Amino acid sequence: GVPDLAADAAALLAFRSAVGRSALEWNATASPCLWHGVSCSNGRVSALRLPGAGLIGEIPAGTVGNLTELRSLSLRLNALAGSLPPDFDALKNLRGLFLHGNRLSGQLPAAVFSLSALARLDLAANNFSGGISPGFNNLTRLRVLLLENNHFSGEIPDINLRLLQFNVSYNNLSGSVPRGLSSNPATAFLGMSLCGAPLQPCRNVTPPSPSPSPSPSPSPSPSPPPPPPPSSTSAPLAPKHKKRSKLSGGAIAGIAVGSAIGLMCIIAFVICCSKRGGRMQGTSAEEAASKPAAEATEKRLVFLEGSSEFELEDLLRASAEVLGKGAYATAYKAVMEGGQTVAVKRVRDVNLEEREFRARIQAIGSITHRNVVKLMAYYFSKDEKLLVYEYLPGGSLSAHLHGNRGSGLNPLDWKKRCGIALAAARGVEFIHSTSSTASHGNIKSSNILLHKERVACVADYGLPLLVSRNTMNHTAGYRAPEVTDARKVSQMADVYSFGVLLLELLTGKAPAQAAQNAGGIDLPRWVLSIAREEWKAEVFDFEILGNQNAEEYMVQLLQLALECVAQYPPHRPTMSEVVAQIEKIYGLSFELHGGQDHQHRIDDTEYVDESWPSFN
Ligand SMILES: Nc1ncnc2c1ncn2[C@@H]1O[C@H](COP(=O)(O)OP(=O)(O)OP(=O)(O)O)[C@@H](O)[C@H]1O
Repeated sequence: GVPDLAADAAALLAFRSAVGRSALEWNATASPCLWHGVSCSNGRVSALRLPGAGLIGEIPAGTVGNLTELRSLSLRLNALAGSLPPDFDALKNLRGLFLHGNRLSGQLPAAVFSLSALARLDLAANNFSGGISPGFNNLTRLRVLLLENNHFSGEIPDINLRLLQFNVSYNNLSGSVPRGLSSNPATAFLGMSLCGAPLQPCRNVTPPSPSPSPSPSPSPSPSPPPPPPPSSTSAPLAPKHKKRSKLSGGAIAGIAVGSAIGLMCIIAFVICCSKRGGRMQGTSAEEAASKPAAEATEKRLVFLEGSSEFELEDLLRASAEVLGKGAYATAYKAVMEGGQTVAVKRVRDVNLEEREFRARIQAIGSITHRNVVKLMAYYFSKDEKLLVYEYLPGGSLSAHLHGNRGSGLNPLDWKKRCGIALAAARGVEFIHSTSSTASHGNIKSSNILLHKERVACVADYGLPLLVSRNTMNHTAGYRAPEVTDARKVSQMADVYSFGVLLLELLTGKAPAQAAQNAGGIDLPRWVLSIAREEWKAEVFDFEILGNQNAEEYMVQLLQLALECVAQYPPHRPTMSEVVAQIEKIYGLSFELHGGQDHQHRIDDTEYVDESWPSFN
């Protein structure tokens, strides 16, 4: 009969034993639904997400292919090798397959082209070879196809799908860009001598004509795209009847000053949508992606990979309060009736085309790490851009360090600060690990949010790339000297900002505050101006002093911070080096590991949080 959860558990166990111990962490008595990396829906395994989990070796046949209810499989950034097993064709419900950044090789098996529910396929940065198959046209729901940085060769077949994201850069492809793909940006075809729109016209070559394709709806021209294939899923978040309501001028003013509490931003959102007569509904990324471009202006909340979905109506009915106004957005806390709480950001000054906006959001939303605040969903219309994040209840590091002591926030002792430094460093390191050009761009203490279980998370990843303004002034104090545009921040500039953050943790001074107190010099300069013998008396925040044994390690962390804020970027450590150093300092300072094997033991705290500080 139909495989049950026990069969899913057996498949996961087989997968684990084949690809290494770190693959799945579980409590032997617990249901697989409670294992690390596993999500369930209706009592069956619906998602397996093990990005950066150290998986090594081949994906064994008869393991993941046996998880027949799987909707999302993310094994990004591991060291999986060999070819894809043919039993992938059993994954009939798979919507997202993310194998980016492994060592997988060989031709894509025919099984891939029978995954009829697939909406997002990311096979970038592997060693896949052979021709790109026209079989992709069978995947009529596919909206994201990422094949860059592989060894695919031959000509690109005409692919007549309504792809929102497509990339085949840095393969061994030749010939011309087929018409069905010519509306993609030139950056989708980098690193090869291809020709034809959007690249240089082909010389002495007949322009490509639409080739016969197995697509059920071949398009005679790239623009406008053909109508969508019918959606096979019933809309799980179907709109319910809504009343059009009017927002009073007073309420709008309330939002503007950020003082009024409860439902305002959400009501404004409803009004905005209602005025334009747009249909409102929540939807998953796959479903949103499966609509044609013409419908792209519809009012819809799009959920990203790995996010729990809720009704848009729940969000509309939520009570909301203003959390703060930053350089890019105003942030609200929204508590839904069921108790689920999210942070909603209304982003200002976004001048991106919808397609570009969606592409950048998909990249931001694909980041899933315990120390990075998860982007759950987004909403795009001409006048309104909303980002829905998980809500972190512990407040920002900035509020803890510099907030009013009567606000009920606990002071941060040395252990907590050291744990926050490590967690934040791991979050930034993970962002950097996703690509050689990926950077956060706005590391500062108000973007480090605290959490009971996960200690600290990095917020606002990618926001500088969404806005049209150069928000340089908002990063003053944290900005590396070489940065002239807040939208072009290198990984080394992130390291500089992180160094300032470490100085802030150690001194308890905000960079701007330090600048004022020290006659206009910035925090790194202020620290450097104080003789090393005076550090204990002058530099460290009195709240972390008192434990003489720890002072040696505080000095080590301060030295690391000063390395990070080196003026010349190549003199700064990488984030991986920063993480390794803080792990060492943390382990030695708290004698977690008897001074031995500290790195391994601290890595274990990724899953076991008892040794971490909490914020009750
Ligand atoms: N996901 C979240 N969970 C809990 N609180 C949040 C969340 N996101 C933001 N906040 C709170 O909202 C406040 C405003 O955030 P926002 O990111 O808009 O501005 P900022 O961090 O002060 O400045 P910038 O826009 O330059 O990053 C933050 O200080 C933070 O306390």
